[in-house]
Amino acid sequence: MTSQPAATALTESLRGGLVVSCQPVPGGPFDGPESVTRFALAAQNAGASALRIEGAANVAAVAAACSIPIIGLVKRDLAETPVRITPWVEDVIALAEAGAVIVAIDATDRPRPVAIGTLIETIHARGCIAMADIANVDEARKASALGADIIGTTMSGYTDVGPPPRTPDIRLVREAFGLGKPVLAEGRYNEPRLAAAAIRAGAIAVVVGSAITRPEHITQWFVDAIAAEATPQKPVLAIDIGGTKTAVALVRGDQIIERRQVPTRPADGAEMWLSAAAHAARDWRGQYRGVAAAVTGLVRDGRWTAVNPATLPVPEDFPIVSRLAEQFGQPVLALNDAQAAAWGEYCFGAGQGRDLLFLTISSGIGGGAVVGGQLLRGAGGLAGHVGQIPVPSPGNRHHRLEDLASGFAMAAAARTAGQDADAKAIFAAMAAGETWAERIVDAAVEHLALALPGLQALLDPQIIVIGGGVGLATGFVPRLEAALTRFPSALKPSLALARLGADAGLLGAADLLDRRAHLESDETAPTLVTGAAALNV
Ligand SMILES: CC(=O)N[C@H](C=O)[C@@H](O)[C@H](O)[C@H](O)COP(=O)(O)O
Repeated sequence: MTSQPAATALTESLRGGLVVSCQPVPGGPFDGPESVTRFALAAQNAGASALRIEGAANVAAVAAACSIPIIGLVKRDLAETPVRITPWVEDVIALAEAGAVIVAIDATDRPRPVAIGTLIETIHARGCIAMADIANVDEARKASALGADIIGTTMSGYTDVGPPPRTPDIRLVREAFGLGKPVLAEGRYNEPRLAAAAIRAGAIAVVVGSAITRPEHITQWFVDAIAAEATPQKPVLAIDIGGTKTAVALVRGDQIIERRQVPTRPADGAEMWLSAAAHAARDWRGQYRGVAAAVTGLVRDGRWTAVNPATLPVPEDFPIVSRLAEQFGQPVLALNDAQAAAWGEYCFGAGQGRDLLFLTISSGIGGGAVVGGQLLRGAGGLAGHVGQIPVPSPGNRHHRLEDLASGFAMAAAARTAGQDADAKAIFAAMAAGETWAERIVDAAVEHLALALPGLQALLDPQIIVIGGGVGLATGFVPRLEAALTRFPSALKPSLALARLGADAGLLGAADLLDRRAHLESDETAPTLVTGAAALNV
């Protein structure tokens, strides 16, 4: 019998290494001891620290050819039990005799012919190390109490009905690591970065099978990925709820397939705003695969709150994500409209992949930033709310940038000047040579010009994209550029006009929903949306 120190030393020899499971597809062209041995030798030559081999005959063949440790198992398809991996005492004995130094057994909580404790005792009596293949942390705890030396996450995803997930169960690695026993991460580690993530989660080593020794599976992954890309997906239903209008659209990639618009009636309240959107999209039911909402105000942890209730009186912490999920019965994402528009301009508009700060200057002022290819949402969803920046003003009252430089601010300034004109009329008057209108536009431009160098210094974006009805009005950006000439060149932003107009938020939100779907089950992917609100939109 292997002494405890020898068993510990052997287990330790696995630390930080790769275990290659050489289990060809049964009945496939690689099935049989000769191919298994070739796979094993190739793995050993390339630096594997151990092998996982199924069947006593294969174990014997590999043991004769390779010098690295073998984890042995026997797979049986039995009528009376769902347990497949090493169900019998005889299997343990045959594996030990064939040269396995570690014997893996199914240690899931399911009906079985032989008790887990009995199998572990037999493994130990034969001088081997017991590896318990489990599907959850409770099973890991029980197997550990019964004397298992190594925990394997092998069975996660294979004990429930339905197809197994695509990605490995890294959370289980982390949980099992907390029990203090060595953990071998196993099951669907199909990419090196996933294996690396398992090590970060506390695994002593990672077992990789299909991605190295099942060409049929690897072929299928490529076939499926190519086919999925070649077949057009259902569109996303994008919803943009602004202070005056609500737009709904079917979006695929950078294309708006169909778009409708209804007024937002501020007095109706949040439930009705959502119902109005659902009503506008009612005959698209069944045609989309998710709902992406871009809304004025702050979205934090799936809850919606007004930043400036004058734009839209959103109640505090309205559960927008869960309410939309109930309305539409689809996966939902929601975020601030200007953040969504920033992402839209970054992907498909003026940004085209360049880091940017986006400013929408219309009735209010909103914004969003993409830095290092990531949309900044911030810890609470506030990142990019440029219109909320406090601005010094006469009398030292609390003023925000949007109180002084937005379309509403310009209309208010016009009233003070004795003119009844909204932003559109002010620009028309300026074009007609009215000096009162020019003064109002220049005052708004001046407030923005004072804010932009500070934002440039903070984020250093490649461009600042200006959008919104006021931002895109004739003469606005040239005047802004002129007002910026007095600043040092390092602080002077490079300005660009937004290209997607009113569709930026719809396109950006729809794209984010798609990206989240890719990331959701993948703990290792870089966070698309930074801050504590990551992906929780
Ligand atoms: C669930 C089950 O029966 N797993 C088996 C256990 O030995 C093998 O079929 C897997 O190939 C092995 O776990 C490695 O996993 P992957 O091939 O995903 O890298």
